[in-house]
Amino acid sequence: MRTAERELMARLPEGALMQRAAAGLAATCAELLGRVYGSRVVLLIGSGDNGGDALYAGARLARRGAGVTAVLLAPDRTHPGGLAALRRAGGAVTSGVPADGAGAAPRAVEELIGRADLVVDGIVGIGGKGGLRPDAAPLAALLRDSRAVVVAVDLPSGVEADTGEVLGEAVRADLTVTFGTHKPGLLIDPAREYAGSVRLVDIGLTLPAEAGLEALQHADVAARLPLPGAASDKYRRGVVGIAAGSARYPGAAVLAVSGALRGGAGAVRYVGPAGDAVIARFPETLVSDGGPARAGRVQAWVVGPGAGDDASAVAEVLAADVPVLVDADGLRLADRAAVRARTAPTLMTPHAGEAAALLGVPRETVEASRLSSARELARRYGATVLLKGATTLVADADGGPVRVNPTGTAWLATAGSGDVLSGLAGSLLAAGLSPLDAGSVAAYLHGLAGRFAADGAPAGAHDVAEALPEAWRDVRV
Ligand SMILES: NC(=O)C1=CN([C@@H]2O[C@H](COP(=O)(O)OP(=O)(O)OC[C@H]3O[C@@H](n4cnc5c(N)ncnc54)[C@H](OP(=O)(O)O)[C@@H]3O)[C@@H](O)[C@H]2O)[C@@H](O)CC1
Ligand SMILES: [K+]
Repeated sequence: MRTAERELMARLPEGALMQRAAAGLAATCAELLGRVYGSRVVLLIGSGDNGGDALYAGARLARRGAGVTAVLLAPDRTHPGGLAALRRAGGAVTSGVPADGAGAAPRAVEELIGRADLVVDGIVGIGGKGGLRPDAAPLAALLRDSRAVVVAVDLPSGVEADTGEVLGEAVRADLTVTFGTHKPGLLIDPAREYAGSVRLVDIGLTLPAEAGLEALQHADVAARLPLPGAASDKYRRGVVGIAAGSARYPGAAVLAVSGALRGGAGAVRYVGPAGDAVIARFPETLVSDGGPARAGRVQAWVVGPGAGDDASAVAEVLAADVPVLVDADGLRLADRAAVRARTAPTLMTPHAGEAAALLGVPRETVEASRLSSARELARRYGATVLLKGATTLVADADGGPVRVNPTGTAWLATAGSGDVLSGLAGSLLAAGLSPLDAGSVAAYLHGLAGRFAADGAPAGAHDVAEALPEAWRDVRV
């Protein structure tokens, strides 16, 4: 962002970029207000350009008849042009500095926010670090109890732009208007949750071709789906082997197979103690007796869902010279050296708890720093890592762009949903996708299927699997 901004600013008249940002911001605020004339708008203004955006947008709203008051956190270091513009447009200004530099916000500010229809958070944007400071923190607390719509400028103030971490107090917005491109903090939890819905305003930046973080869209997924051609037969479309389930957890095998059948592979081979349950539900499955090493040829393996303590199946699969997906119990049983020694690709699919165990840190640490956790795990194992959660991330070991999944839904936090995902991703691996593509396409389809299956009501993992064809069709139109 900084580089692209500098290059464009050098070519434009001074302040032009900020005017574009402010225009987009003001338009969104006007839309949210419905009627601008007579509305009550409060601007929370820090010392940087983020406050400048908010002041210019406030001036535009004031010219359209809104009652606008700017609350200044750094009265001596407020963006001078923005402040002058607001004053010229008839806006009011007051200090938001707590009496002793911290503690409660001034009483007048509390009343202003209490009466506001809309609050614009221009405290800090991409220039911030480490959560809100003590002088700004009380404002975030006031916003939590207010009935006003809260619109964050560029980012909710106090979240980490580059990582999605939240290191202290931060503003919770209903909507964030962001400029130029999405920042990681708008896509990755926990910060994503603070942003509300996100609207991107194009300010004309030329962005680098490769970003640190990528989110697939429908067209990207459609372009990666394995589609059968005239010359396809079941073997050319790929056979995926599923080594999963146990006497105790036969359902995990059934669910992994249900995902695999909807992933584009031409056939699904099952190996393990739950063959009868699998055949009863999915008669099209090829069931083999004996371990993975004695099963017929496959183009990719999935090992681990509901596998209990069958370490030998995991070792046999890891020794195979085809792409392997390791999930659930398989993650605990996999030998790190054996994973690292593999020459064919490996995709590991932990949730936060499993990732924490592999990294030797508490679960909360992984949840608070999802991006660095996924990257670190990928690096340590020399594998691609799909870290499951409200925002699923897929990281390659080489440190290239990380994929963040935009279709996740809280409805997917249901038993067995991960088994469906691993079968699906394994099937995509067998069909020839790279681990990064297989993992991110599977997460995307799985998230969509979860939304379709739930549609506002609870759904089980088998419902998610059954909604996968609808998700395929949805991305292909
Ligand atoms: N450049 C452009 O043309 C365009 C820029 N754009 C906009 O500019 C924004 C970036 O502006 P920026 O670089 O001025 O930084 P910004 O986010 O306002 O914050 C810096 C100030 O905040 C303070 N501060 C720091 N940490 C803090 C904390 N934890 N809690 C509280 N305060 C904290 C820090 O204070 P100091 O350390 O100086 O005391 C510093 O003064 C960007 O997000 C976008 O909105 C758009 O208009 C597009 C065109
Ligand atoms: K902000």
